[in-house]
Amino acid sequence: MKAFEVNFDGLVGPTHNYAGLSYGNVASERHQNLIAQPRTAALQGLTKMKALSDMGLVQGLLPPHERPHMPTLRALGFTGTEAQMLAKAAQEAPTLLSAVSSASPMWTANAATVSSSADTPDRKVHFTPANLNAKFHRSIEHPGTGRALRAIFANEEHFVVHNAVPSCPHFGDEGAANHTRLCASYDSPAVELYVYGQIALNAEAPRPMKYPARQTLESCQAIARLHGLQEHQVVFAQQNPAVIDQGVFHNDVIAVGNRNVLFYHEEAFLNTDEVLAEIDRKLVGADLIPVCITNDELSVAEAIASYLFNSQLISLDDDNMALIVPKECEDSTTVRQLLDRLVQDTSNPINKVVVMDLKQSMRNGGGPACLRLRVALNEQEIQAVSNCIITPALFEDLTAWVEKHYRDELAQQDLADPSLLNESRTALDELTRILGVGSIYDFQHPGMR
Ligand SMILES: NCCC[C@H](NC(=O)CCC(=O)O)C(=O)O
Repeated sequence: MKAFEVNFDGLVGPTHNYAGLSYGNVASERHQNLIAQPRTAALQGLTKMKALSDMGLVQGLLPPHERPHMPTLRALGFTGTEAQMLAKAAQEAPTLLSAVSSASPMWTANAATVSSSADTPDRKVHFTPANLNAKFHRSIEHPGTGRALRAIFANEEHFVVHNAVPSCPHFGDEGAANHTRLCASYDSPAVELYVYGQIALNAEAPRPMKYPARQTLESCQAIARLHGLQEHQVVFAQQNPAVIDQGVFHNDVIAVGNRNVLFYHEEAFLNTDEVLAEIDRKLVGADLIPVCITNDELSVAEAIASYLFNSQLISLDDDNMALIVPKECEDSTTVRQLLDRLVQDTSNPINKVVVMDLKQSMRNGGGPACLRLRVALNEQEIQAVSNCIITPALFEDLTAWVEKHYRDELAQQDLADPSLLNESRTALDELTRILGVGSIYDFQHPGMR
């Protein structure tokens, strides 16, 4: 049955801010304390969704999480009225308040790992929410992500949503940002490429020296097991520790794949030749087309600054692919020239470049690819998705909703403002009705606040 790649973008939440929470993610550190523009951020994200939908792709979205997350503040010992809790947190532990207020669920490439029904033994689509335990602000996402996925992929005939793997450093998991399905076409069985930063249970194995490796081999193996994948369907590859130490905190900052094309920087992996040979050997019905960018063409530092590899690589039809690149790629002459060469080169199917302005998200280290979760679905499965698929009407509704509820600007000190909490709840309550996802938020259940 014909299948499509559906992108589920994270709708940017009303508390989008710059808190510098992600050590090892250079953009997040660099932009700490900048004034954020939540409304612009959300509209930039919606514009990308609309652009892909207009290009003929099926486009979905995942709702923001409730932030600030008051149950987490309560679990950390803050008491009293909500206004008192916010004031106390702002005074005693401002970093914690920033963490429970982060709009980080917008980066849905970290929401979950997805195996399509063409890959799994029960012919269902499997999702494992990422525990994201490398960063506190992200480690609180997976329960909300699981709830949203269960509301959207509710049909149990087609979808299985697992719980996150155990939330401890041994099983650090950052989801689809470190996972690529390589396949002849979306409906054919894939080789699932899992990229890890370290082997947690082997102290002798290579690992970065400066910045944390967020993904472990152990979590990759656990997810492949949960999804019922066999050895011939998976490749586990180690990310080059040297690039993690330069700021490549997820593999999707230095590589992107689509169907049988893998576009990557030569420094991306350890043992690259073996990795490529294994993918090629396991890929059924097509040859792998590796598109390698060398150090001479683009340094790792320039790759990080432009976020070239954090592009979305999408199929326009069976023979043609487009790269959806962030605007920062246009600012670099080197990257512009590289893209021109890439598009002209007939040995790969990439022949179109679309530029998107995602500056608000980019300043926190989130480019086009970070903002989307890819879910390959066949026609029947698309019919079974309960809600959250972009139509022109939904796009209009969401744009009006953002215009109505979001602030123009948000600074760190605004996070303690009780009216921000109320505004966010009002907005999200209305959103659940627009999307028809039911009461997925804690604040919608008396007693769970
Ligand atoms: N895939 C892109 C993820 C970006 C995300 N940034 C952040 O959480 C920064 C938030 C802040 O610093 O306010 C991260 O590093 O996980």
